[in-house]
Amino acid sequence: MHLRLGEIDNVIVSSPEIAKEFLKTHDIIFASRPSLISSEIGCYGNTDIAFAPYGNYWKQLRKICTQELLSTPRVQSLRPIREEEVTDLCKSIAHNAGKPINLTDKISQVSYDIMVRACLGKKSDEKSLFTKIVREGLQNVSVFDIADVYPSIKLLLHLFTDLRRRVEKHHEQLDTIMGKIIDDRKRASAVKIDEGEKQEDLLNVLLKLQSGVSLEHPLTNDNIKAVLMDMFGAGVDTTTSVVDWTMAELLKNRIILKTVQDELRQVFDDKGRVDESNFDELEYLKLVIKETFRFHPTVPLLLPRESREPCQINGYDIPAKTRVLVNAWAMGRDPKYWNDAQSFKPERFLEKSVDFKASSLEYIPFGAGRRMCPGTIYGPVIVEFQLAMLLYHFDWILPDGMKPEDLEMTEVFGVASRRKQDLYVVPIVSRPLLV
Ligand code: HEM
Repeated sequence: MHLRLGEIDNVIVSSPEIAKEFLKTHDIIFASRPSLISSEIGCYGNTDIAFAPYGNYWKQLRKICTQELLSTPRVQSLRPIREEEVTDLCKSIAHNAGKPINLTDKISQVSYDIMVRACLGKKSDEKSLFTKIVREGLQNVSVFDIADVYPSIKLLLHLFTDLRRRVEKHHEQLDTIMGKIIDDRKRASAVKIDEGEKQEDLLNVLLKLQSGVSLEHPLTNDNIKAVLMDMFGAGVDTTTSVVDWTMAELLKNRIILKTVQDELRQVFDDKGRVDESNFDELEYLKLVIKETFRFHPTVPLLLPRESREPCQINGYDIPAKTRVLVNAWAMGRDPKYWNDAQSFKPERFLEKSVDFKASSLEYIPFGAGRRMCPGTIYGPVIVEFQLAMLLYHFDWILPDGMKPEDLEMTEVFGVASRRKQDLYVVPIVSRPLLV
């Protein structure tokens, strides 16, 4: 579908066949991103991974991301952080057992805590403030800015809205805190692991690259800040959304909830605790997570692409600078590809083998092609661990006699899709925490 919004041509792709043309066959032409007001300001002039234009600088960052920051060994090395943070979450839930809790808020907070420690090291008041400001700031990114579709008069339009001012204010606050954290770390020696943490955080990895190897594009402090901002921007709301949607679907579908809890308890009852080393045995939980990615894709329109040169797709001329939005949500519910597409049915993946690597274009929760998500190892591990802990240790009931069919499943639009209402639920301890 072609849509002219303001001065910008947009193409919205909703079929896997056409998505293949954009994201596979002609991927190199659509491997750039449009520059948006929020990304220009918040991502240091689009020098992050997610919004950098396609080219050598982006290739360098992407390589650092896949080989250093989000590789399998790195994700493994960050395991103690997620274990400690999710254990703390479960302790606080156990403390409130029998009473309704806002589970959405707790999941969101733990996702931030995991990412702040992974990126910046041990917790501190300064980092709590940083988390608070990032949380507020990400809401601005989700807001549509009219100036993004009228670039020729954006300065004039910004006289009438305060979005730009708000984004700038948040950016300045974050920049100051990150600048101070980087300076402190450099003073304390860039190669020393943050005191109190057993594993190396991502800031340290980036500082070592900055001072050590010779890179085609030497990394400035602002480049490092931009990359770290991506880890928060792309890694926190996404994982929160998946855990939240999964819990909501399980509360609605009690038989699926029981099946997944039976599996977890069968695998972990001998140890009395959840252990990532046994995650290969969690076949049903993996099916449930896959189904959440299909039914509630976290980034429903992926991130926008922009054509770098004119081209022809399916007989249509696509001019340069056309924005492309790929509707992963619609493709995940296309009845041509999915039986009973409007139902939450994890078992469908027993017969249909799909992966997170976009081998089938009707299932692309992490995007496809050159710009696909580099967090396909880290994201699912965080999600799986949180869900395994919440579902192993606790039984869950809806508050105030609420019935599963009353549970509100409306979505709100944002970078990451989320449920309109926070999930309130009553935890009952089933398997006490051993620590
Ligand atoms: C369950 C979790 C996640 C989901 C569903 C998800 C999904 C996505 C999607 C759909 C895109 C756009 C891909 C495209 O345009 O084709 C993306 C991009 C990206 N994601 Fe993720 N993501 C998740 C977790 C993470 C995590 C944990 C990180 C890092 C800590 C991360 C970092 C990024 C980055 C840096 C990009 C931009 C890539 C580029 O433009 O080259 N994501 N993600």
